[in-house]
Amino acid sequence: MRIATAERMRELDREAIEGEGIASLTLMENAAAALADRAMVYLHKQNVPRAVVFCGTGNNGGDGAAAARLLKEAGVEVRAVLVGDRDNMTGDCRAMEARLAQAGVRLEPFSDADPDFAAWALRAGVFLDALFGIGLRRAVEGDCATAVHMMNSSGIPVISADIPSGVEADTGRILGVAVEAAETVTFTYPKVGHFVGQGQICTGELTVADIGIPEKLTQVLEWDLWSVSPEELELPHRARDAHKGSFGRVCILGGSVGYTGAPVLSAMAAVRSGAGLVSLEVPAPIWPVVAGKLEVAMPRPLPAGKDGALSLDSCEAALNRVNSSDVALIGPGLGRNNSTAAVVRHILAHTERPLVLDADGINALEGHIDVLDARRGFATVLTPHDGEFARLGGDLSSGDRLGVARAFAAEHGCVLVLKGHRTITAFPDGNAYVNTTGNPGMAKGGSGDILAGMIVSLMAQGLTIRQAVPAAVCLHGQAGDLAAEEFGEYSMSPTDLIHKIPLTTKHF
Ligand SMILES: NC(=O)C1=CN([C@@H]2O[C@H](COP(=O)(O)OP(=O)(O)OC[C@H]3O[C@@H](n4cnc5c(N)ncnc54)[C@H](O)[C@@H]3O)[C@@H](O)[C@H]2O)[C@@H](O)CC1
Ligand SMILES: [K+]
Repeated sequence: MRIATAERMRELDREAIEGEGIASLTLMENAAAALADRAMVYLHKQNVPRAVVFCGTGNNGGDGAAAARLLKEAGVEVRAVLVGDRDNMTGDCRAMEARLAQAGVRLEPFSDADPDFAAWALRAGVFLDALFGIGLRRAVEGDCATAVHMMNSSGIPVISADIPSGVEADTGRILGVAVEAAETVTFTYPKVGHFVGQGQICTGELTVADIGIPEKLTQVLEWDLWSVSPEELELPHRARDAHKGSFGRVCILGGSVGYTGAPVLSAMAAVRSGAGLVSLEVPAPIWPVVAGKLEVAMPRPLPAGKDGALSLDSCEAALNRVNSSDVALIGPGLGRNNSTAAVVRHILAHTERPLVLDADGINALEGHIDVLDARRGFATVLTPHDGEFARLGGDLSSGDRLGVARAFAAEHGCVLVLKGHRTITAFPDGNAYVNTTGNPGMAKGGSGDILAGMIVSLMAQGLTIRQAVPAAVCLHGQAGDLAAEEFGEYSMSPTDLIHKIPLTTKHF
């Protein structure tokens, strides 16, 4: 699904209003109708016909005032409060206040709300949060923060208009404090803040309402940001006369003494995700262990040092094996010793094959980012978690994960899969995908090895890198969700996740 920025939404609203002659109050009425519809669902569910609407002074507040009127007209007991300085009210917000007054409801100033307001409000069936929408510019403080705290501590479900107030639309950061909504009704397109960072958690259920922006305005737009969910994925059919060579040769370079599980998980995931041939290149000392664990892929030994990790002697053999595959994954369980890291960098510098780097494959670039930069033009996918990303110089302290991921991918000419809650896949040309599947039960050692195996597997099967990487991330999360459904988030294991991969792919 397309994800919009605040600027994109303003452009679209402006074009609809100025170019197409649609009244801004009509858009606002449509937005309010969607909000009121959802509010009625909550009121019916709880059988409490009372609502409180918290309005800001901008157009988000206008949505709220209009929704308050619609609820009143539907027979709901409504009180609406204006939080903020009345002098700052936008024209449309004032117009909706006037319509609300005509329906017999006063927009009460929140700052001097009568003492029994809180007691009255706490018996409501739903709160509407219309303090700030995409116009939020600075930290929420004062009365606005008080109103947010009141909503959050009430135990009453909150429906946010457009975006939870306090969430920055373009980043998902919380500015000061933010409403923790049960549901958010957004307009036309979802925003970055609904998917990324804390904003996603504050959003609750997300409903996207059509408020009457003409389709011809949206059809022509170039887009660079999407959310990815399982129902949107397409994997190619497997031709009836196909053979194993039709589905790619994957080479996985990983493992060291002490880390025999990681490369095995990657290899099993790669097989489960459809790759035709999977070979697993491991240091010789662990080869017998890996060969014992793995029937579905081909483990092959490489020269190792005394410590049981790849030695410099393995450079040429490892490079040859990468070069004789279609795509290679480098890193799971490789270990962080100097000679292994040097082998990794040797391969990066000498192969034109598409590569996926995970774990110690990424760590080998610490202090050597120039080796990555030199591969510009060849496909390189990096799958760091925050710690590995920091080792590459990635700085997430701003809280803008999407912005930082995009900047890194563009600067280093790579595909960056920034793992975490709502994994982001950023391409060097600025296009980016935000994943919507997955759960905290996947926050366990081994999940990343599986993801890397799924990515390399889909890349080997003839999908474009643009199709393969976001799809693998999404299927991985979906398999995790299925594992959590069956075993729970505490007990599900990475192997359970691998066993769920077939359920995510069998309908393709
Ligand atoms: N015609 C349109 O443009 C439409 C707008 N709609 C609604 O309008 C919203 C955008 O409206 P606005 O651009 O007026 O902005 P908002 O209503 O989001 O409010 C921002 C207002 O508050 C001020 N402000 C920002 N941060 C603040 C803070 N931390 N503390 C105190 N004041 C702060 C801003 O200066 C601005 O005046 C959308 O999110 C959506 O809900 C919808 O009605 C659909 C149509
Ligand atoms: K809001």
